[in-house]
Amino acid sequence: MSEPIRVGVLGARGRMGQQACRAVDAADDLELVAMVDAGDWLFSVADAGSQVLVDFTHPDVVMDNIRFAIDQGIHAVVGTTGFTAERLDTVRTWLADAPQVGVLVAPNFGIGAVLSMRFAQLAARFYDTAEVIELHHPHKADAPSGTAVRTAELIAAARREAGMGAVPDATTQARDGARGADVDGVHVHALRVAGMVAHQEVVLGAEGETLTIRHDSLDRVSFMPGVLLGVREIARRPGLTVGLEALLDL
Ligand SMILES: NC(=O)C1=CN([C@@H]2O[C@H](COP(=O)(O)OP(=O)(O)OC[C@H]3O[C@@H](n4cnc5c(N)ncnc54)[C@H](O)[C@@H]3O)[C@@H](O)[C@H]2O)C=CC1
Ligand SMILES: O=C(O)C1=N[C@H](C(=O)O)C[C@H](O)C1
Repeated sequence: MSEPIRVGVLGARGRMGQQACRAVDAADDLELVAMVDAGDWLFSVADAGSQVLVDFTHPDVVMDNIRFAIDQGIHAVVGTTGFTAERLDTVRTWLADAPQVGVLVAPNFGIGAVLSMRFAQLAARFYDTAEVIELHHPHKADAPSGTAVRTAELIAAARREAGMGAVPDATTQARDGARGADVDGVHVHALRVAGMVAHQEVVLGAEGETLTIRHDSLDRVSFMPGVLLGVREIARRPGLTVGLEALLDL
């Protein structure tokens, strides 16, 4: 058997980081060599000889962490949200100077969530209207969720490719926020509900019918097969990969 892949986890004491540490530790082909959280010495990831860094931290710090990984020649599997087109371009620029390094940025590592985004993308051109509702635990820092933003962007792109115009909406009077956030012309609504983990509905509508695509992560273990797939694959994918779907051949 070949040597195990040496993995460092950033955000190791957080909700996702703890799960990621457990999952890496339990995998025979991976070795957990560094667990780093806020206030810890970041360079211990490099000192421990990490080949892949897993990041579940916070949108405010994730760019610094990616920069660090690239500078150290460590591949990165990033689940932290808050990515914009500008941020992704910045990562591409950094990677241009380290062509051997791979960075995977995935707003959602849940297989079902990735499939549901793909289903929404496929369905979008057949429906006049499409809105996204995401529901999460109340400790979540960002809204709308990274998954919801990506879903809305995929729907908007599919509508554009199909030559569809703006989503019809006759609302002229609304209280602030009543129609949610506008992401590329698609309305996205964020609920924060105690007891929930991570859930999303895409509601599409046409004359006489609606289609609802719903996914529920009931436990954070649901994200781990995707995280481990990313860890195992990233060294074979130099440059920036966005979305787990690229590794699932969807
Ligand atoms: N891509 C995916 O499938 C998923 C992504 N997420 C995203 O992952 C991120 C973290 O989510 P949670 O684990 O729920 O948050 P959390 O708040 O439970 O954990 C974040 C951890 O990062 C630590 N941290 C903050 N700054 C740090 C730094 N500079 N270096 C190292 N550690 C640092 C915090 O102390 C905390 O322990 C969020 O952006 C969330 O949206 C969450 C679930 C699934
Ligand atoms: O913070 C979370 O919990 C989650 N964050 C990701 C997101 O913002 O899309 C993925 C999943 O929804 C859980």
